[in-house]
Amino acid sequence: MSAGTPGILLVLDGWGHAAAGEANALTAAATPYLDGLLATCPTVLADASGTAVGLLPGTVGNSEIGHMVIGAGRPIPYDSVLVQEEISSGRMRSNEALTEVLKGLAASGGALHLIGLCSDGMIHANVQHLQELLRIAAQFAVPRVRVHAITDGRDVADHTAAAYLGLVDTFFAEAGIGEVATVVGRGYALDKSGNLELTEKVSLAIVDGKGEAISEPQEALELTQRGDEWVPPCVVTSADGRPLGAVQDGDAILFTNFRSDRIQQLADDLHTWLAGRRVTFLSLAQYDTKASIPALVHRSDAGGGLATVLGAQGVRSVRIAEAEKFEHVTYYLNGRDSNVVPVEEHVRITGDRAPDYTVRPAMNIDRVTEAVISAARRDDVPLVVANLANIDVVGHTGHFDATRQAAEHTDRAVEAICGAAQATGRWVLLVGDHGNAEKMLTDATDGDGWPYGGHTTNPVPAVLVPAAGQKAATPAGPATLADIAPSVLALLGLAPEPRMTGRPLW
Ligand SMILES: O=C(O)[C@H](O)COP(=O)(O)O
Ligand SMILES: [Mn+2]
Ligand SMILES: [Mn+2]
Repeated sequence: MSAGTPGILLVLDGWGHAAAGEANALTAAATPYLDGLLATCPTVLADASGTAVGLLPGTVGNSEIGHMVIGAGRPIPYDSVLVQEEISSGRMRSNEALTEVLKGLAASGGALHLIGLCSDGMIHANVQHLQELLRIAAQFAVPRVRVHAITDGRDVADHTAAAYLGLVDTFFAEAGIGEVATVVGRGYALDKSGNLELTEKVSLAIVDGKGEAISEPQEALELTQRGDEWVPPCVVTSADGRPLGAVQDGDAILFTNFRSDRIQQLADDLHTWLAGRRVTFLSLAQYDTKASIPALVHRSDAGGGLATVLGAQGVRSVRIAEAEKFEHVTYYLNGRDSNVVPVEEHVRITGDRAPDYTVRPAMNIDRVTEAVISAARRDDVPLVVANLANIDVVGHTGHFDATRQAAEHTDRAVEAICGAAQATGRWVLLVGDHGNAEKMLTDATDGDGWPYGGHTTNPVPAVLVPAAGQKAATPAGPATLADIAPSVLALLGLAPEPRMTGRPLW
């Protein structure tokens, strides 16, 4: 192993690879600098979805698993997979935490409230899990199950919420139990920016039955001006105007999202609202809530990765990202470990927030770029890790032209960062964490596809821009995100952790 060269690991969030076409906002963008790098630098396409990273076969990648695997250097069995195994094997039926609560409800006459994202986007939740949970509730003779349905339109195509609510109805019919009590869009229910005004509206609907009164769940979908994501908090009421499913003492709440980051603000808020009341809380997978909520399924250990080696060797790294992706280059990249080693520095870029990302596709990329360049100029920092969020965050709007512009801003930022890297003797390793902006339309079955802002199963480019005078060949053979940590370590002249299964690409 050579002496090692300092570098920059630059994650281009949502930077997937697909052939040019009318759905591809990345190839439609004028990105001369990135095009030049892809044509002249050692490049490989890395698998960032499905089993290669620890997801179920064919499942789209996401920012959490993407950054965890980039950091861990091995696939990490993700929460969705662990939950799925419990359900498919039938083990969920004898899950101790669940069955204890269900027996209690059967004895006391309390209701079970299921709160979660109602789609099969497989990033935060899978609506199919409700089917088994309803069957189990029926088996334990729970008197009532109330579903608080969060509509999606972000991980799946917009205007699909009606179909998912219809599917939930078939689960009710099959299990012989269950009713939808509230309906609300994920824009309100899954805010993670700390905007408690949004969250409290949802808590108010769930706890007190206050919101837009509807008599059928599907009526909620007529009340949104901005698609499934922004369905206002709606409460199903009976003929006498009383809410069907407000939470009562003696009830239990089970959150059905398997991913924590977006449901945890609501979970904490509900926990605070219901403090002192006799309500039991459970979550399908383990959450990072302030409140301690027992989980039905525990998460995988994602430690023993890049951060472990850097910490043990005393190698300083600076982690830089906009607020939207800050946890990704810190907590998730470090294997969901919130203990920061002393040689690690964090720079969280905040700035003006546009109410709608299509209005300002540049986001705060200039500030991220400045922070990366100033860290790159420091001799005491062998590794800078940064995330450029624009392609993914703007891509999620499903707005083709804004996403094209996001890619153009990213191109200019990468040029500036690579310029600074050349001047400071650093390599730059560019990699996507999952696909997004290379597919902005759903697959067309007849006629044109619909706008699509979700992630994809496409591979992501991994490109090494060598330091001045550094030699690097194009890697042969297949690659995955698990190869990134061993590559970074090899470039820094460090040995991989024994648990890493990826291989150095350079
Ligand atoms: O939470 C979100 O914004 C999307 O559902 C998934 O996007 P992420 O995995 O990039 O955070
Ligand atoms: Mn991402
Ligand atoms: Mn995303």
